[in-house]
Amino acid sequence: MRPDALLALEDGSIFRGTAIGCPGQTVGEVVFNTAMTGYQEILTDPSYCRQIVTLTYPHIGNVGTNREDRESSRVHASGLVIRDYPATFSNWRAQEPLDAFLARNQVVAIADIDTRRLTRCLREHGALNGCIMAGEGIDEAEAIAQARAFPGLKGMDLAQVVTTDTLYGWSEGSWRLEKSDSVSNEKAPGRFHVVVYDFGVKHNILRLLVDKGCRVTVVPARTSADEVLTLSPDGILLSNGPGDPEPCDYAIGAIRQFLTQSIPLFGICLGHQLLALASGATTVKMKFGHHGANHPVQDLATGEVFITSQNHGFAVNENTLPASLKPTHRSLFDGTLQGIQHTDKLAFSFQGHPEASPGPRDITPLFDRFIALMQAAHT
Ligand SMILES: NC(=O)CC[C@H](N)C(=O)O
Repeated sequence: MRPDALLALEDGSIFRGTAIGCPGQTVGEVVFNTAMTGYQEILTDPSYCRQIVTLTYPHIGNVGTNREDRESSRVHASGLVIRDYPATFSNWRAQEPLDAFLARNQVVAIADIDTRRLTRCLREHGALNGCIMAGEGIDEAEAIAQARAFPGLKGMDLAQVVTTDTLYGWSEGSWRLEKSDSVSNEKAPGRFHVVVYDFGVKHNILRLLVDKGCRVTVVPARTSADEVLTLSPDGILLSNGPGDPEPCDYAIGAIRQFLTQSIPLFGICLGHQLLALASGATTVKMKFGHHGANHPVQDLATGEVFITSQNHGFAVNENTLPASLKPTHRSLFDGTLQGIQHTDKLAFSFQGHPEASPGPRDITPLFDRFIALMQAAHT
């Protein structure tokens, strides 16, 4: 028998279930993710810092966990909420069951709750803060009070919290690389030097850059533009990351400086929002955001639709785009802006996740576009 656990939301809703991770309590913004696979990638994605994730797919844990599927060196989600934890797990790559993985990473998690009811609650009310209590001494009133005490993600700069302390080089390519993939593994490694701003970077972004023949240097979020320029990058990648983009003034300032040079810039998710802010647009907090692996996004130039992986709670307000920024992609779920491109600079960005992990790889060719920009900058 697993110990009791409960999830309380700031609106007073209570969900009772059983504990599957570490005993204790945790608070955060509760978000639902609709992906059917990829729970380990989701838990280790730094963009989930201070968020409690509930997965709408009902059976979570079936394939265990392994060393390859993590997107960073540790779990960043503040907690996990699921419907059914299976009695056993099975996969040729599995090394550890999910409950042991959660306990080892000190993640408070709850199973056996009605995740449909919870998801409907979040869809109706929008993002809600919550508290999970697991094991000894759980107390409904205290859990509601803890949920209400969480200040929410608006105004929270979390890129600084999850970023690397020091600069490092990255040389690992994608282990998932298949012969049919159109990546340029044969090209000389190090053809382009890409400096990646780590606002909470996922490993698969770094792996895909290596697959494309790039030499990769990762720098802390607060690295100044001048310091980055001394590294002589051929291109700069602005990574994904947690929290509100608006308070990240150090990054916005650095990007403004890069925009005065003719250096290729590629922003992903938080990086996309930061590029927009640096260019004069504004961002907004969405009602419940996009978290899933099957979101249709349209390329506005070609009409082509891509099925994409998404994980964001803020968005760039399309009405505020300056004349120098052209919208390139839009979500077919809610019409929100998904991509932008500078009309007179070598800079573009995407709100979803071209690196997938988890999710479909439809939009991975955006990495080729970045390579093409670096090529163009050289000629
Ligand atoms: N995955 C991301 O980079 C998320 C960006 C930002 N924290 C948001 O929630 O919108």
